[in-house]
Amino acid sequence: MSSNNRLRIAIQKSGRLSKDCQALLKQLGIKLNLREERLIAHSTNMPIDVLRVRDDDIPGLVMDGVCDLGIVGENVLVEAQAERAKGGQNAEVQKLSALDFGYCRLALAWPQELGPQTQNWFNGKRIATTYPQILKDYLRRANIDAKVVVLTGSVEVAPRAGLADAICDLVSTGATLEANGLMQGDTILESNACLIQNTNLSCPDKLALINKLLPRLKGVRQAKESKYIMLHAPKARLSEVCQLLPGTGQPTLLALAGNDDMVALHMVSSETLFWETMEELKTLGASSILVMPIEKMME
Ligand SMILES: Nc1ncnc2c1ncn2[C@@H]1O[C@H](COP(=O)(O)OP(=O)(O)OP(=O)(O)O)[C@@H](O)[C@H]1O
Ligand SMILES: O=P(O)(O)OC[C@H]1O[C@H](OP(=O)(O)OP(=O)(O)O)[C@H](O)[C@@H]1O
Ligand SMILES: [Mg+2]
Repeated sequence: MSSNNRLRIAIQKSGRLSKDCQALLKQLGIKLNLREERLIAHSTNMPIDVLRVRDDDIPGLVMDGVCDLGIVGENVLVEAQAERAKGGQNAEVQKLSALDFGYCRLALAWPQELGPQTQNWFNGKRIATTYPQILKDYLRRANIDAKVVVLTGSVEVAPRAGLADAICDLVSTGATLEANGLMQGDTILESNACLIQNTNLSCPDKLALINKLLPRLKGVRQAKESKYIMLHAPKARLSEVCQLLPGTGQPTLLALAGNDDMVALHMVSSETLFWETMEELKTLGASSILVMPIEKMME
């Protein structure tokens, strides 16, 4: 691959998704020379360049083919797609995978002192948001006639500042709403970070590299969800012990030196073992129960 033929991946420079994006690229085996102030980071072991930009710019960079891949919140992606479609611009991207970070929801909220409200209350009201297209789409579908006020930051202070009657903003723990005396209403969109690809990408080398990275991504996700379980179990209760273990894989059984009544059991489980299950295993006579994290997996 020539130097101008390197796979370009856009990620958020600094914000909620940056650390997770960098960690993910590292887990995929992409070594990066990241310097705080640099826009582009070149990989030292793969033909990959990482562009670090504002998250709002990522969908457009991928749609226009400036970058081949991007990691962005679905909230930003859906808003950008609606905005570009409205302007008659190309709004297509291929969504390769949802990622397990950046979970948040776009929800309506209003001053707590007003108490619970129905959808009808929003008629004639002003709603502040950074996501006007998603909000307008929701209002249209819900048949609500409200005015949308666009703010690019500090949306949560809009009602107190007299700029709006309600807001439509991102919520994760709810702490920001609480700190600003706001009550949460309907969720308009649930969002995770996701990996997107330019739909017109045709360079065989780049496509081959993506096809190498995708199984790694799957492996990283599976590894996070899986555990390696080791325990000693009485031979006589083996089938009952196995029934308690999550996952469908066959366990490995090993003899224990100097003990004919017990065997060592090893298995990869698709989920963790809860304390309750460990206590039940103990009741069946199992001992030395270990639940260990897995770093990487390949089937
Ligand atoms: N509280 C949260 N918890 C988890 N994920 C969140 C949270 N808030 C936002 N996100 C997700 O992270 C993305 C980036 O959030 P952030 O607040 O860093 O954006 P920003 O201020 O617009 O950054 P930028 O400077 O890149 O434009 C959001 O678009 C959303 O997908
Ligand atoms: O429900 P919570 O857990 O409080 O999270 C929600 C807040 O998180 C995000 O802002 P962020 O903290 O990233 O700062 P920003 O608004 O300056 O981007 C979002 O815009 C909300 O304000
Ligand atoms: Mg932004």
